[in-house]
Amino acid sequence: MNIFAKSLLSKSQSGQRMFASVVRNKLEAKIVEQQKVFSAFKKEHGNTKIGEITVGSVCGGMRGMAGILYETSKLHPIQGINYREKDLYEIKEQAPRAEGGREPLPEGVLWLLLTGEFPNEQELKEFQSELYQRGHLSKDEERLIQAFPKDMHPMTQFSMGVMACQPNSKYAKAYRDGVHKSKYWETTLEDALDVCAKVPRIAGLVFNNSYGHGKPMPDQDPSLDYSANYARYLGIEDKNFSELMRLYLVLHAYIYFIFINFISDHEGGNVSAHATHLVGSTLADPYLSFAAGMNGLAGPLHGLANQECLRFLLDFQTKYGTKWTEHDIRDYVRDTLASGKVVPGYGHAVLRQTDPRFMCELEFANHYIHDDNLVNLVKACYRVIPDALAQTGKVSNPWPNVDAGSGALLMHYGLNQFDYYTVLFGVSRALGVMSAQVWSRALGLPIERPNSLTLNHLMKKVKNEL
Ligand SMILES: CC(=O)SCCNC(=O)CCNC(=O)[C@H](O)C(C)(C)COP(=O)(O)OP(=O)(O)OC[C@H]1O[C@@H](n2cnc3c(N)ncnc32)[C@H](O)[C@@H]1OP(=O)(O)O
Ligand SMILES: O=C([O-])CC(=O)C(=O)O
Repeated sequence: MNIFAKSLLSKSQSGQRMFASVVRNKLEAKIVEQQKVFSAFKKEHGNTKIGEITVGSVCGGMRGMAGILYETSKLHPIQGINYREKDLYEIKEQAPRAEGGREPLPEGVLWLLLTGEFPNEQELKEFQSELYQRGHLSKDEERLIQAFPKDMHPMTQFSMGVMACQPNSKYAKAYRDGVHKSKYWETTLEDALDVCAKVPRIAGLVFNNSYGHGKPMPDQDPSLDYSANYARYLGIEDKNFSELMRLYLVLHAYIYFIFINFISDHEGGNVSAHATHLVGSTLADPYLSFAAGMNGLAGPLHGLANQECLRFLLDFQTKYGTKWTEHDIRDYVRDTLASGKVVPGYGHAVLRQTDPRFMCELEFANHYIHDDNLVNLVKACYRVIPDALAQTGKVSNPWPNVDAGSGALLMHYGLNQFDYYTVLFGVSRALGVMSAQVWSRALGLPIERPNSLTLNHLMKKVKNEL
């Protein structure tokens, strides 16, 4: 593939350098249509009830409460995630792929999340070229990221790296210049595409900073696509690893989608999407919003669980060696629970079945990886842990989530710096949450501001005293 780009740069009326985005026209027509649908629907059904709020929801992290309008994906408790009404298997089957590759291209998935359709061949080619151009960081931005302390957690560096690029927000400038609110989505799209294009480079710089031992950072290679360039920044040129990265980015957006492709989006209620959405609702620009989402992703019950999960597996191997048995796994889980810790990679706030993203990881492993003790341990855990968790009688969903398998796959390909894994997730998640932000501004969604209650108020409400 040759994605040498013709220059897409032009100047906007306000003098900013803007791209004539390939996806913009397609999106504009859809936005105009959806704005009409949305406004008529709101008018007709503004007072229609769709559920009830219980004390359990208020005290239980709003579990089960639908309260966010989020356009790009929807999670089903049993079937898992749908991007624009397509499940992961349909995405895997229908998405454009690299020549000779099996996994979806993140660029195609990003286009799907934004527009609801996959790009045709020509659109994809131009979009890849556009993202390539948008993916450059200035020397100052690169220098700033390279100056972060090497022992700072990679997720802290990643979030700060995104913030280092924020002064170039086109949305923030347009807002300062007084742009009309009906046009917010246009510069939000500009920034959203810039963020998606830049995050592999930011994440690559973080990797190089933390683990590069002073090696020079490779430049973007115009002959490579999004995932392959990212894999190159990580110093991994194995062809199958680029395949894995593609998959990961689409899942965590996700590799991370399965990896790149399937972790990209997981409806709007998960912490990273919701934090991005919440901050965006103040009309903060996409860089500020995305960094907020990444700070949420860095929590151990959310994105950091993949690093925690690998630690769990490696600690197990330290204790039991490589000749472990399923009985050892049962004991280890029992000890983990008894010490008041969660078993990372298992459970979910919405899913009530094995996460299909985990199934994609398993399929990937079955196809590409043979005789890897750690991967075999992941498979054995899947046979043992759900029962062990179910026996506690309190875990709503004892099945594995996406984080249960990702670390072992990455480790297999030599990416053993597991403090870094959540950064991969973040690269992937950009595709989903940034696409959603374009739609939030296009639909003119208001600032989020739910009510809160003190325990005293809640008790009075239950007694009808308030
Ligand atoms: C990409 C992602 O973010 S996927 C999720 C990644 N996170 C993890 O894998 C961490 C391990 N899992 C968990 O902590 C939880 O299952 C969560 C955070 C994902 C979901 O939380 P909830 O919706 O509150 O789960 P649930 O309703 O099952 O919780 C009920 C009880 O079971 C416990 N529980 C749930 N999952 C687990 C687990 N994997 N190991 C041990 N206990 C668990 C909860 O801690 C809670 O205990 P408590 O009543 O003593 O406080
Ligand atoms: O949906 C959730 O709460 C967590 C999750 O799996 C994700 O964000 O990918």
